[in-house]
Formats: sequence, structure tokens, C-alpha cells
Amino acid sequence: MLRIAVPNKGSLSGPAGEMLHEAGYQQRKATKELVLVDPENEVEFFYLRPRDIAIYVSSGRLDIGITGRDLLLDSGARAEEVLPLGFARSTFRYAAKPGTVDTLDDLAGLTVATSYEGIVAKHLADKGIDASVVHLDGAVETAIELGVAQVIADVVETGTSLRNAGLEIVGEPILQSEAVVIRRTGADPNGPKVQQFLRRLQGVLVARSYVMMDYDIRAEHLEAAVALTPGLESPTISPLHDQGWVAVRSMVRTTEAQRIMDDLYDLGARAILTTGIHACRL
Ligand SMILES: Nc1ncnc2c1ncn2[C@@H]1O[C@H](COP(=O)(O)OP(=O)(O)OP(=O)(O)O)[C@@H](O)[C@H]1O
Ligand SMILES: O=P(O)(O)OC[C@H]1O[C@H](OP(=O)(O)OP(=O)(O)O)[C@H](O)[C@@H]1O
Ligand SMILES: [Mg+2]
Repeated sequence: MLRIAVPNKGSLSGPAGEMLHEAGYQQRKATKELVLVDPENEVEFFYLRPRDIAIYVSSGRLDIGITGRDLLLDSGARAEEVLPLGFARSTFRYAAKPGTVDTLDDLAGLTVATSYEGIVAKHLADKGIDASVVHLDGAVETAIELGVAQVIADVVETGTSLRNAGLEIVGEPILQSEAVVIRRTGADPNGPKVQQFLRRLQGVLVARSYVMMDYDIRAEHLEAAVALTPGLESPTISPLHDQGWVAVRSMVRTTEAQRIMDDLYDLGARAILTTGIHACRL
């Protein structure tokens, strides 16, 4: 059985469960369930605190985990990213009251409050900045108002939390994060069960970002049309009963589908349809 760590709470938990469900795995029905065996797929899911997942995976007791890149780096655990999952995207940044800290160099001698002490201590050391770090479990935006720190380092998605706390960002992002699949550093990358799990998740990622496009076009415009819809390997071309016309079927990125439909229409294509993809293996 493949043993997989899944976040049990927080921003990662819901989308991770949805992605696993879309990949055909059973998921827990109640948030209190801590372990779930999916015998048909030969996997066992362990619902763990997101912060602890890299530690479990690095210990080798669990084969795979889903966590945030920031949490992985902060843990310092001997685990590595094997597949980015595209959700829980955020940046990790310094912020302070307007007018108090202009550049990173101004952090010298100040105190930085954060829930990600590992990332911040390393970043400050790498930049040669001598600042103190105070660890808080959450709601760190309030630390400045309450005088615990002059600067915070925290997850920023929309920036709403910073704005509400009257703070502004300082310097470039320390890192860009998103949910990732992790494995123990040095673990055999070719295990068939692990490869199958990763292929299933990749299938979900592709199904989420591509649509299938079908259209009819006169044969003389086929090459120009195919240049717009090259597909992943190469498009399928089928003859139509009506001589001189062909049907084309190709995968296109969802974000580009409308523009491509307009361009195909201008080329003379008709009956241009898109359909969603539920699952795939590339
Ligand atoms: N607002 C957000 N938008 C996107 N990702 C976020 C957001 N807040 C936290 N994350 C990501 O979620 C992961 C942290 O999960 P964790 O469960 O520890 O915190 P949380 O989602 O803030 O939940 P809570 O603070 O309620 O426990 C990190 O990878 C972080 O980048
Ligand atoms: O840029 P935004 O869209 O506002 O999102 C970022 C905020 O979301 C998270 O907070 P959360 O609500 O999880 O509370 P926490 O600080 O207690 O973790 C994070 O810690 C930031 O505070
Ligand atoms: Mg939080």
C-alpha cells in the first residue's frame, strides 16, 4: 500500500481532497477521520497537520505527501518537491507600517514576526542581515500593532490581510509557493505505485487546464488551422462525407480556447465545439 500524507486543515486541505477525489481516490467523509484506507487503489491516506507533513515524509514512514512549498522549505526536512499542483498559490513577503522600512537593508536591528521562522532566518542569513526573529503561530499581521515586532514575514495571496492591518510590503517576495507533492530526498523515483499516483494527479492537472476542440474546415485551410491547434502530439483529422471538408480534433488550453475559436472562425472553420476533459493520461 502506498502511504500518503494529506493536509487535514487550513487552505491546503479542501483543494487537496478535491484533487485526490478527481484522481479517482476515496476521500474521508468527516473532518475528524485521521486515516482512510482505499483498498481498490491500494493507498492509505493519513490526514495530518500541513506543517508536519514534510517531517513524516522525510522520516520514510510515509511515501508521499501533499503540502505547501513554503511549509516544506520552512521545515528543513529532507524531502523534495516532485510535482507542483497549482493550488494554494501565494507569495511569502516582508511587510511593515508605511514609511518605517524601505528596503531589506533597513531590517537590520529590527524584529521580524513570522510563523515561518526557518525560511526567514535562512533568508536573513543569506542576505547578511542581522535581525531578530520572533515565532508566532498565526495572525502575525497584528504583531506590529501590538509592538511585538516592527516587521512581519507572512503568506500573501490577495494582500487583503496586509491592507486591513495598515501594512505595506517590503522588498521582493522571499518565495512563490503553491501546493506540491513531496517525497523523501533520495527515495527511488521509479517505484511503480508512486509513478501511477503522480500520473493520476498529472491527469487531473491536464484535465483542468485543457479542453477538447472539434471543428470542420475546408481541406485547403487545414494546415493553417492545424498551426492554431497543434494539440499535444498531433491533431486527429477525419474525412467528412462532404468532399473537400475535414473534421479536426485537438486539445487546447482552456485559457486560449476562445481566442483560438475566433481565429479558426476567421479561417473558415465551422461547427467549432469545445468539450471538457474529465480525466486523462498523457
Ligand atoms: N490565503 C492564502 N492563499 C493561498 N495559500 C495560502 C493562504 N494562506 C495559507 N496558504 C498556504 O497554506 C499553507 C499553510 O497551511 P496552514 O494550514 O498551515 O495555514 P492556513 O491555511 O493559513 O490555515 P490556518 O492558519 O487556519 O491553520 C501554506 O502553504 C500557505 O502558503
Ligand atoms: O493576502 P490574503 O489574501 O489576505 O491572504 C493571506 C493571509 O491568509 C493567511 O491567513 P489565515 O487566514 O490563514 O490566518 P493565519 O494568519 O492565522 O494563518 C495568511 O497567513 C495571511 O494572513
Ligand atoms: Mg493561516
